[in-house]
Amino acid sequence: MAASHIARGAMIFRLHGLSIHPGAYAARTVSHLARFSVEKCVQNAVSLADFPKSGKMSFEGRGKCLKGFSPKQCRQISVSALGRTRAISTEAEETLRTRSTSTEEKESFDLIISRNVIDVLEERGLIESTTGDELRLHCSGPNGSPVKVYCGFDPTAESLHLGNLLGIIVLSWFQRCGHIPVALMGGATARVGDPSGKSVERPVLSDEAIERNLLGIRAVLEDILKVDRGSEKKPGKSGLHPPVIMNNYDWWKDFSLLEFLRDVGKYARVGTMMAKESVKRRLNSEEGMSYTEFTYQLLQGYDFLKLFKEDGVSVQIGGSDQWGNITAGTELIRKVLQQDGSHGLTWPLLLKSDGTKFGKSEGGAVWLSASMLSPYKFYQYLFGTTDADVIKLLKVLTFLDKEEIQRIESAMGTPGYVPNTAQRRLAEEVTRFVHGEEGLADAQKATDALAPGASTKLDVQALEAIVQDVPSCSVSRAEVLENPLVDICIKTGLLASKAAARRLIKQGGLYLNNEKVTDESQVLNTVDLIDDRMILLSAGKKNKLQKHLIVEA
Ligand SMILES: Nc1ncnc2c1ncn2[C@@H]1O[C@H](COP(=O)(O)OP(=O)(O)OP(=O)(O)O)[C@@H](O)[C@H]1O
Ligand SMILES: N[C@@H](Cc1ccc(O)cc1)C(=O)O
Repeated sequence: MAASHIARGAMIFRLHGLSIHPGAYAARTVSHLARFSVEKCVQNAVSLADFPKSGKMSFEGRGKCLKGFSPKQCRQISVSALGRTRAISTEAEETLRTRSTSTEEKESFDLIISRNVIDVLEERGLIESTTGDELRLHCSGPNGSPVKVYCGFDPTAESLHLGNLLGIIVLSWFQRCGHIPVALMGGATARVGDPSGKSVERPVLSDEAIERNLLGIRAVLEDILKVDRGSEKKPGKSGLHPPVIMNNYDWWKDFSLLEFLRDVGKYARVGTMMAKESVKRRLNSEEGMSYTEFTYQLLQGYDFLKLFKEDGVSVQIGGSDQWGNITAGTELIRKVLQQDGSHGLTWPLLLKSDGTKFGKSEGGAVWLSASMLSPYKFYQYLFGTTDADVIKLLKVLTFLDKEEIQRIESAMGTPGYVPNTAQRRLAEEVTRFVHGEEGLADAQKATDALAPGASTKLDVQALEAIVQDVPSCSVSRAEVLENPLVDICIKTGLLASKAAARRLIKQGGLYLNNEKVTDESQVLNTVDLIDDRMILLSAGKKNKLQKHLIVEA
């Protein structure tokens, strides 16, 4: 890693910009970089993972990564590695730099250079705007002290969705670079309704709906941001700061109107408020804007002020539609507290192939909660990404390192490339991040069961596991047994006409229980019924755009 990447005082252990995770995970991460033997990676990873809170063990004996340093320097660096304190001194940093002369020590040095989170986000296309260059500096010192960064989510649905996942991912990048993520649930702001990016006013939500939504999104946030998930990672040893989850209703519920007008309204200039994109757009529309919606930016602005003053949160992040609200916060902090030091960052909105934003208002949301969209469907959605979009999505939605994404991209252009390899990787990585190993395994099992010609034996258990995810219908035995498959396809609504069914069979696109149908006059026999009661009909191209139907007879 070039010296220019070395941020003074930010000596957190990093494996080429990736946070260190215990055990095999880190080993795998580093071995991907092909610079270390797997054995050495395991040693390093284990020594990092096992490093006790007391800071008594030096890396010298275990991971061999800090040869030639005094125990005190090792301890300083080691402790900072786990994010407990950032006690690395300038002197130790300098020593590290000058002493890293041999190849092995150079490699070792790479292991302890932290990446600035802003560089990481920039590299991955996750920055649309920031409030200024000072943010980069702010995230790298002094002495690498962790920054508290917050992202807000209004509980306007029972789950977050794929667009919101970017917020979780950016929080997670901050976390992986040694900072403290704060997820703020907008229990109060959801009662007001953010006009940003909205052409019509949001409907008012009942208190019960907001409570239900809060429970739902808290579960999603806790689940995904949980630091020590997965069998490979032992609890409490990841060295990452655990996320803080808050609800702004906790401070707004006792805030009286008079207090608000005195403590917040007094400092807000109407001209500045009117100049915000979210307001300007609505004022020019026929519908206009309610006073309630107009005040939204001050609520979010005050949240930042409160979190800055009382909780030490100095950075707010959000999608690009949040720019006006975020700057409302930095402006308030400057006016009320007469202080600089608050920062904002936005990322570009994730758009669907038709150019509309991934969201919930627009319909067809890709939910993150398994109870609203099964891991299988979530996986399939990502698997269905086009070749044109897949690399960009690998950059913004996964934590795969840059080199690995580059390798995938280069492979895509070669003759030996197996179609959808990049999509499969994307689906695996994102499903694992959102639904954990178990969710991924469920998604893969269902994918296998539904793959035409799959080796997975289709039995009733396999079908029952996917019945939620696949359209199904019931027909009488008489309607299917001894009937031509072509007729059954129409009766069950799988296909629109006999001609379409025949065409599909000719193209090799119709499957009965995952086996290709080749004979246009094939009839359904008792032996075709799985467990004497179910069949799976599939139509479409292999791997993609499959339409399935489970028929119970
Ligand atoms: N498609 C998207 N791409 C990137 N970020 C998004 C996307 N959709 C929402 N976000 C971000 O997620 C955070 C929470 O957003 P919000 O609650 O407004 O989501 P939403 O579901 O899009 O709302 P709605 O669809 O009702 O407008 C914000 O920072 C917002 O910018
Ligand atoms: N306004 C944000 C949610 C939010 C709420 C309160 C905050 O303090 C910050 C962000 C949104 O709708 O996406």
